[in-house]
Amino acid sequence: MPEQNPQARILELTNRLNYLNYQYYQNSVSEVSDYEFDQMLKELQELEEAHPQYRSDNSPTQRVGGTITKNFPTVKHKYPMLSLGNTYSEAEVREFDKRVRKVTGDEVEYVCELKFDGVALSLTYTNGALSLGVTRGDGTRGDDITPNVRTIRTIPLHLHGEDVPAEVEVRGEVFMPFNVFEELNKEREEIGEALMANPRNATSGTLKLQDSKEVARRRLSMFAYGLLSTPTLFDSHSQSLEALQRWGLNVSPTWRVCQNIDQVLDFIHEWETKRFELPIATDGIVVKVNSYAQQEELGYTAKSPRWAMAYKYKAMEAVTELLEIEYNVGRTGAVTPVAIMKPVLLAGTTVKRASLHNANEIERLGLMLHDQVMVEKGGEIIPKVTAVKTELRPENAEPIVYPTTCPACNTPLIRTEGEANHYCPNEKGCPPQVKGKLEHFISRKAMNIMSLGEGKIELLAERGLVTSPEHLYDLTYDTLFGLEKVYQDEETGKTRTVKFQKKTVDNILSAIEKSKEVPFDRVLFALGIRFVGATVAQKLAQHFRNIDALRAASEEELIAVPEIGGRIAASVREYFQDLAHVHVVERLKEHGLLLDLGELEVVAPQSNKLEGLTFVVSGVFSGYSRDALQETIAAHGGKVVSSISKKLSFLVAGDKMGPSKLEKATALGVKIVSEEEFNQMIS
Ligand SMILES: NC(=O)c1ccc[n+]([C@@H]2O[C@H](COP(=O)([O-])OP(=O)(O)OC[C@H]3O[C@@H](n4cnc5c(N)ncnc54)[C@H](O)[C@@H]3O)[C@@H](O)[C@H]2O)c1
Ligand SMILES: [Zn+2]
Repeated sequence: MPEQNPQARILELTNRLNYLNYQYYQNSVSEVSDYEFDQMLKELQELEEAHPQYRSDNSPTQRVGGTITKNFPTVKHKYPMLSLGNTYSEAEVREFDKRVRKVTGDEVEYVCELKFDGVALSLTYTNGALSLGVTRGDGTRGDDITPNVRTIRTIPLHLHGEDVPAEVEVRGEVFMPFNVFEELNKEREEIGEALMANPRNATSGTLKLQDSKEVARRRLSMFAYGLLSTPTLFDSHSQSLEALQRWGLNVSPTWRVCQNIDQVLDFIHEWETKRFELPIATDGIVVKVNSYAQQEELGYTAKSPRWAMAYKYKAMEAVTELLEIEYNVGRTGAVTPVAIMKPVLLAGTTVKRASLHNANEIERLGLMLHDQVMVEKGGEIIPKVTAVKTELRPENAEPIVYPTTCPACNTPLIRTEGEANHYCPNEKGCPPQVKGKLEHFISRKAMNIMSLGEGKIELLAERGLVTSPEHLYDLTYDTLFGLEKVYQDEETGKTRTVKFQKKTVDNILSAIEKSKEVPFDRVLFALGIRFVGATVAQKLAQHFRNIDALRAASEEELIAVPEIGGRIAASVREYFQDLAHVHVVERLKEHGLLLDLGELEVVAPQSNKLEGLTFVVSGVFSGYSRDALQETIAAHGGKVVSSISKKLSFLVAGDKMGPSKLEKATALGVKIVSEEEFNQMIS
């Protein structure tokens, strides 16, 4: 890098780091690796020390990187929530020890803890009961996210013990375990949603959700690592950790008291690889001076305590050759590129495949075939390509030509504006999509016909016996019995036989029969409409109550449902505009699948003012939820139907009613009443 004028470089780094902080804390996005971020911060720190006159007031070296949001009440912290000084070098850990001993003298104990890679949280317990949960925010003020915090199971709502003080603050790290992270991402992939990049960003995004029920579903957890109270209750940090554990908080048992810096370094070495056995992400070790009296003597900088330091492990990386790109087609037709590399040893396992997410990622990396690439393993199962070693680019490097047609069926791919993925539109004829959709339909959370798993549904699809869900319900004993296929694993050469014997066939047929009892929301989820995951399906089912009402809903009406956005609405509309889908739904209905929620709950009859009248309800209402309005009609003796016909007595029209409905009702001469007029009818 050419020698740059320090003032300009300071300004450049300040702006860049402030921007990256904003992305990281506000949007839960990492544009560069933590290591790169920390190297830039270090460079800035050193430049500012050499040229203090150029340091800006908003320098990221002087402040905690986060911010508060407008979505939650703001709370001022009783004790500021600071950051930690960090290093990637053992020599600097020894220097830290020297600085400490200069102040405290040689009698100093350290506590080593794992540095959990999540989001810091402050909890206040008043008379033993959880009263407040706040994010770090800008260090001085944070977001009050108490309702979300209450859903985290490892955070007790009450503390237990004789010595729990009247008010105490607990600090801890909220995180998302790997298995939860992977499960959620799998769900997202299935419904065509963008994947979450890592468990830390997923945690931070989850804590900021407005819907606590969704937070609860994401199964976050927390480890407690700090205790604050006035007056202080104990003499040392280790005593506080013991107390936290006694009172019922979740303290990771991995902490250790060390008598000197060599023992600290032993701890660091010990966990360097052992940390990969843990079910959660960690990115280093936190070293803290144990005695509170000594901590006080050491004090704080503007941004972090002088009595603690984080040693961070560099991510496990390796350099290897990119051999080719494989393009996988998923259930929704989304095409995802996977890097196939020359096998290389990384964090104890041989790696040869790495995720590349989408075409943008290939472009961002500037990747070419036969490049030497850097692969990183952060603890997630599938490693990532993080950079290209352009200086090692071989002569035979070839540009990557992203396919324009589907690798499985040759149909030209499409890419919707604003979306990262390419899609194969050949939904009905593209083998991986057909197979993927069927697998989704029979999956546990959908129709739960798991006796067709493990290659059986694949075989039925291949033989052309089942290529769409409704075909399942035409299967008979005679068609299934005796089917057989031997599969061979391409890599290991091992063979596996899929065979339909009597018992298997009986199980399959009874599971198919039983699936007719699966409730409407799960059937809706099973249909595999893009962006309609299990939760969205539940919301739609509750709101519209039956498939015909959902099918008839306009985009405006869909968006009016709480938590249904434009993207989901458009996808639902698109699904039902395809007559082939309508046909599938009709056939499933004929086979007796539950495509409605059944009768409305019977509300005590209130009058017979609406007796003999039929109603269609459409749009959004100010005084009723849609369910409540339908129940009210029933309670007054009226009948709610789903489609507009000549015989219909009234269309009750709310806001945002679809124009097509209005048109149809007008054309057929159906009476249209407003919410107000309806209220007059029953008053
Ligand atoms: N990649 C990016 O774009 C980007 C952007 C901004 C920040 N970052 C990363 O975030 C870091 C700055 O974040 P930070 O200020 O939260 O610092 P930090 O994450 O390095 O350290 C402080 C935090 O560690 C956590 N922690 C985990 N275990 C702990 C334990 N046992 N004891 C005490 N604390 C524990 C706490 O949440 C605490 O707030 C940067 O150094 C960088 O690595 C990355
Ligand atoms: Zn295809």
